Amino acid sequence: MILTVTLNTALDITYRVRNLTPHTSHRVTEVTERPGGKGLNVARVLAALGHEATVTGFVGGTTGRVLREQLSRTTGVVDALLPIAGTTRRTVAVVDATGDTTQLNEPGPAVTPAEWSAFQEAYEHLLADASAVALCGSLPQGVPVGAYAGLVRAARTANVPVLLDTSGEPLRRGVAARPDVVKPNAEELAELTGSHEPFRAARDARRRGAHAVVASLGAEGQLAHTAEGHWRATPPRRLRGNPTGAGDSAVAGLLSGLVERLPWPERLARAVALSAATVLAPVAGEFDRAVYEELVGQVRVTGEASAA
Ligand SMILES: O=P(O)(O)OC[C@@]1(O)O[C@H](CO)[C@@H](O)[C@@H]1O
Repeated sequence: MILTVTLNTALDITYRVRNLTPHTSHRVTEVTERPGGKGLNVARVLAALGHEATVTGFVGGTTGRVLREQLSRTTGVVDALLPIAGTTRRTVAVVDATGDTTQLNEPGPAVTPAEWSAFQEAYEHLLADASAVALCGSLPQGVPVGAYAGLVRAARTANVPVLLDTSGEPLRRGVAARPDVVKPNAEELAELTGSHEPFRAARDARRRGAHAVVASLGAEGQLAHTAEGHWRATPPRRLRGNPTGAGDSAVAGLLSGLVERLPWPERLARAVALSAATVLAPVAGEFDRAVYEELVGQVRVTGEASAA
């Protein structure tokens, strides 16, 4: 199975409104509620691609109960979440008629030292059955800032390829622990390296420890800097919609491509097509399959393999 870690799970609420105007009140035209947090979205997309996915992280309180109940109805995703005393957060995405999205993310529960050590033990057991692992999203309060660095090291010790998708100081420390892949967006990459030129910044992130860097460049696609070469993948057309979860679908594309041993250009094409197809789906963790299948063969990948 492919393991995804979401330490700060969330019940994702999506509100549709006609227009979003700050400092005014709004009538919501549609509400959806889904189990969320980045790794849960990654797992749903992996399952839809035919991979067995197991999710772990923390869950608790009333929102946690709703999240688990909905997750149990998701085919292909195994729930290995750890119950805690705190309450799982909610996130709210407000989507207007043009698809523009405003995101409000609660900070999440406080995790106790005992809960954090129980998680680390459970994670090491799960790694024994994993073909790859993704570490995704923000950290809840109480989890140390170097948490991902430790989880990367444990995956490397267990010989399980590890992808890291986070930001800020947890990303900086995680990169230094030498993950197989990091997937920052352009802003996160610039914050990590100080460079606003994505290719140079990706090269710098590799020097800091990541074996491969895949930077998402929004509607412009993705860029990969790896030991095997460097490539740029561009979608055939710009799609407008709700971008929440597009990065998570890219992670699912990269991870599935890794375990299927696809060459990098094919992995990137899959990741870019899945991201684009997610923008057209109403909520994170879902994608429009017909659009994905149409786009995957049309993604333009340029670049070159390194000399052997
Ligand atoms: O606060 P984080 O952990 O960085 O991100 C959480 C989140 O906004 O990311 C997903 C979309 O990528 C949503 O499902 C989720 O609620």
